[in-house]
Amino acid sequence: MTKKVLVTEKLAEAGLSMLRDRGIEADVRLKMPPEELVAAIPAYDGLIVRSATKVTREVIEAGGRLRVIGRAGVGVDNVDVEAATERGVIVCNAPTSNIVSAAEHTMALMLACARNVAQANAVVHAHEWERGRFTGVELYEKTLAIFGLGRVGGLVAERARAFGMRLVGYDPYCSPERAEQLGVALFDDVDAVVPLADFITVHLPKTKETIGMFGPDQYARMKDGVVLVNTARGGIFEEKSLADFLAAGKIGAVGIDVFEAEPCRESPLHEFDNAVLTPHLGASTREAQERAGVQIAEYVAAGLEGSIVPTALNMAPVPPEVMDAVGPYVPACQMMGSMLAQIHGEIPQFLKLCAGGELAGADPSILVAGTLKGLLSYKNTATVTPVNANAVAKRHGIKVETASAPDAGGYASRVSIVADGTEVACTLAGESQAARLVSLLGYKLDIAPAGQSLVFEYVDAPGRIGVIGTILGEEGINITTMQISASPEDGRALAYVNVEGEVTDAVLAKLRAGLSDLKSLWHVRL
Ligand SMILES: NC(=O)C1=CN([C@@H]2O[C@H](COP(=O)(O)OP(=O)(O)OC[C@H]3O[C@@H](n4cnc5c(N)ncnc54)[C@H](O)[C@@H]3O)[C@@H](O)[C@H]2O)C=CC1
Ligand SMILES: O=C(O)CCC(=O)C(=O)O
Repeated sequence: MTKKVLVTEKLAEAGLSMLRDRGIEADVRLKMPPEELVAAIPAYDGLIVRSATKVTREVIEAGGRLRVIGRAGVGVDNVDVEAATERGVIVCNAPTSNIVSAAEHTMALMLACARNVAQANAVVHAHEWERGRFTGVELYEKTLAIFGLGRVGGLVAERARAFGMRLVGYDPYCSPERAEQLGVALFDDVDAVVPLADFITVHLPKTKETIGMFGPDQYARMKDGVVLVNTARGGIFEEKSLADFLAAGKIGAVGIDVFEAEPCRESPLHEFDNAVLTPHLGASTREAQERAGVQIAEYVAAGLEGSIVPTALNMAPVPPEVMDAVGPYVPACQMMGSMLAQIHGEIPQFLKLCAGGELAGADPSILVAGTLKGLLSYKNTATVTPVNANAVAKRHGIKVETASAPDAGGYASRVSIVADGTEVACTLAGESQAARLVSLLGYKLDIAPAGQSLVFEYVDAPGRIGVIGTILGEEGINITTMQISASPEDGRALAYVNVEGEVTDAVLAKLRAGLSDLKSLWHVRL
């Protein structure tokens, strides 16, 4: 089935073309009200947004087919990442696409505030000529405090240094080496930095810690006439008290690109000439939008194609060498998971996966995810992807253990899985790397499982296979391939029979009645 991606905000044409070139249908539907998005999402495998679309739990839960949510930019605070993770939906972003634009917009706001650009512009447009009111200050030799020394904060530091500013900063996750490299004197206390600065800029994510990080207590400690800039997220500077401190003249000017509520048509900041306000334009350059569109299209397509998504935020990216080694075994593990679900009959409490031979030592996590997907999807109880495999296993009370062994039972590589004592193992064979079943319930086999199989375990004696063949023949069921494996120690045997035709309950009952000493018969559909 053709994969479909819904794009709810303006995306660069190059990004849309890339999706379409990869056979993915891309529907652009701008300005969708929330209820329309909930109604539309069930038809889509992917969703691409910028910052305006709220991807809520309700949207994610309505998206039964949804596999990837792509954010064409940095911040994912408009996406319920927790809900996506629970549903196995990858959330990814384009984290480097717009950082230069955001850093340049920061400098634009800082300079506009320092030199009264917006106010002077308004006066000249009003056909007036006034200079005295607009005397500004230089950035040169002023102290800039940077909160958040990540990608944008780092670029702002570089640019501010070029203006001859002194740099101080706060970011508990920034190493002293990086701070030194950026030329920033690092502090470990917000309140220690605040009184030092002539200019303050924030480059923080929106989190419980950062929202309201600056309020009346911090504003009161700042230097008189300080300039504050926010191109990160609204609410880091608490807006209402910010307006009070602007009104009191304590804060000299503010440059604000992001607001507590967006779109922002009503803010206490509107009444101040010395508040330079832009409508979330930090990433709005041709270059950033081109990059964001192309990058996110690439990552969303990769997610839908089952490839690595390097910027996935809710799963560790699988390195190419791991993918090369274990990736081909994922469909085999999914098949074995489904087989175990049908043979074991219940969701197991304990699952052990062992990667052998050339796979020994490779990270088995995507194999576990594949197995769980087969195991649980057969029971139709959950959507499992590498994103939520661990969480799903935990929710179902399945304890998962992994191991590796240098020996692969004579094969170059092999994966064996045991679910509460029920064992199955596969290798890959031929150019197509098709799965071959090499062990089931402890019986050695070598057979490619077909879409439909009958698995018989019986007391070994002459004539058993004849009975199976006769009954299936009478019922118009064709045997395509079969393998028999005997266990001399306990006198039992297992026959794995790939079949074509309709295997009804009546056929199964006839087989059970016709085969004396039958221990078990399973009808496996893969
Ligand atoms: N206005 C716009 O259009 C744009 C806004 N942004 C926003 O800018 C912000 C920064 O983006 P990036 O630099 O790319 O993010 P980043 O993740 O590279 O950097 C964030 C930094 O904040 C630090 N941090 C996190 N929690 C902190 C805390 N409680 N206290 C102090 N530091 C903390 C982290 O250690 C990290 O170094 C984000 O909110 C992003 O969404 C980014 C691009 C465009
Ligand atoms: O997509 C946009 O215009 C907003 C960019 C932004 O805020 C971000 O990337 O975090």
